[in-house]
Amino acid sequence: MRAVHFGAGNIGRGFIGSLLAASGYDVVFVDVNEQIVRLLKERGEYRVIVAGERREEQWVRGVSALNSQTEREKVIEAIADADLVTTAVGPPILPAIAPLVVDGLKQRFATRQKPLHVIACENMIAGTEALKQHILAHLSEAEQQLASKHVGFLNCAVDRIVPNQTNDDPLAVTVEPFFEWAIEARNVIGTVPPIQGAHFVADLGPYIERKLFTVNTGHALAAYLGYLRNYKTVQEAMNDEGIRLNVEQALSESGAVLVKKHGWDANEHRAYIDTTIGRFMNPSLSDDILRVARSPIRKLGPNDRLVAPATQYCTLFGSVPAGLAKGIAALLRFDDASDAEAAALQQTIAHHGIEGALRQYAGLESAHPLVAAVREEYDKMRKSH
Ligand SMILES: NC(=O)C1=CN([C@@H]2O[C@H](COP(=O)(O)OP(=O)(O)OC[C@H]3O[C@@H](n4cnc5c(N)ncnc54)[C@H](O)[C@@H]3O)[C@@H](O)[C@H]2O)C=CC1
Ligand SMILES: O=P(O)(O)OC[C@H]1O[C@](O)(CO)[C@@H](O)[C@@H]1O
Repeated sequence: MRAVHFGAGNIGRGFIGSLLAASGYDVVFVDVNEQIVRLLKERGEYRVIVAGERREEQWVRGVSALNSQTEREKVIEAIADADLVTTAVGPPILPAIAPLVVDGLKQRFATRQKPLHVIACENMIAGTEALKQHILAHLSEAEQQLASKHVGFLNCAVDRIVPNQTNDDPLAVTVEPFFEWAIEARNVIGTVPPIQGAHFVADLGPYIERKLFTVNTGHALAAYLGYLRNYKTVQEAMNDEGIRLNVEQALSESGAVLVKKHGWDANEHRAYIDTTIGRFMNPSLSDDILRVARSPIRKLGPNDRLVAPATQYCTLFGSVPAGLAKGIAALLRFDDASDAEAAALQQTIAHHGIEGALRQYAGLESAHPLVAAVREEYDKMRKSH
């Protein structure tokens, strides 16, 4: 079995590549980072360091790599022959990799009939569906029909905290022990691809919402509030009792939405929240606040980790979720100069105020009750930070 994986970064090497290799796939990483590509080619293996109460090392073997900029033809050939194409490149990069996948598919349609599954492992709702639309835009009608017969596009939710790496060995990757990979089975063609450690579910909706509106919501709160208090890591921020209580409050709010919407057992969801908070506090990891806070415009999106649970809370309960409103206000204060989206967000706020930014990026009209609550928190933060 062969898997072509786009993005040999933190989650690519530390999670997806490692599970695929353990499942018996020959994993071909595709990346634009020449150093990582060269080292993967030279060594064909790398180390995953699992940082829990005990430190455990695992070797991922039988891997290779290609540079998508300089080895286009080889990538196309690899896709033409693959059983699985996965990605972990970040949502904004999906349109950029689509043309290469398209060329691989075209070559494949001409020579092979076996099914291919495509899984985008990104922090977003319906990430694979988004990639599929970028791909279909480049295919003729006849090719689209072939794709619907032979290519299964599977949405998924991926969960493992893999911080920015500080190991001396550029290939070694430190990860947390916890992981969850839920893949939607509905578009499988033929048999489910064998992936050890992943679980196939009939409906991904509840899984991706649970993950995005708990792990990513809480993480975003910790990062944006931590940034305002000059902490450098999520672990430092979470050890600040005020921030931890804010995170807990926001997760109780998003949790109330999830429990009501999906009819879950409230105690089970509370246990999931507690596990998640424990993961944020893992003393064996050091997770840079700037990594978790990155791309605030994307994170302010109407379907993303803060605004989606907050607006759903307003609708379901008829009141404003104070903890989530605080998280959104803190996001609007995130002005790290090295983050292009933070700079663009601050420009928008300077020209159109936070109401303008909330309208433009979160789709919130000024009359929405959430806007007044965010404004109130934002003004308080402006005075104190
Ligand atoms: N790090 C984490 O804990 C988790 C990350 N994710 C998601 O996984 C995705 C990747 O995140 P990370 O691994 O943290 O980021 P990362 O920055 O460590 O890795 C991204 C990789 O994609 C590569 N890349 C960029 N443009 C490319 C292109 N055109 N073709 C091929 N490769 C390209 C980069 O060189 C880099 O190696 C994101 O969507 C993120 O939300 C999801 C769950 C956990
Ligand atoms: O990868 P994104 O969407 O920029 O957000 C960072 C978040 O993703 C994760 O890396 C994994 O879910 C979390 O550690 C963090 O909440």
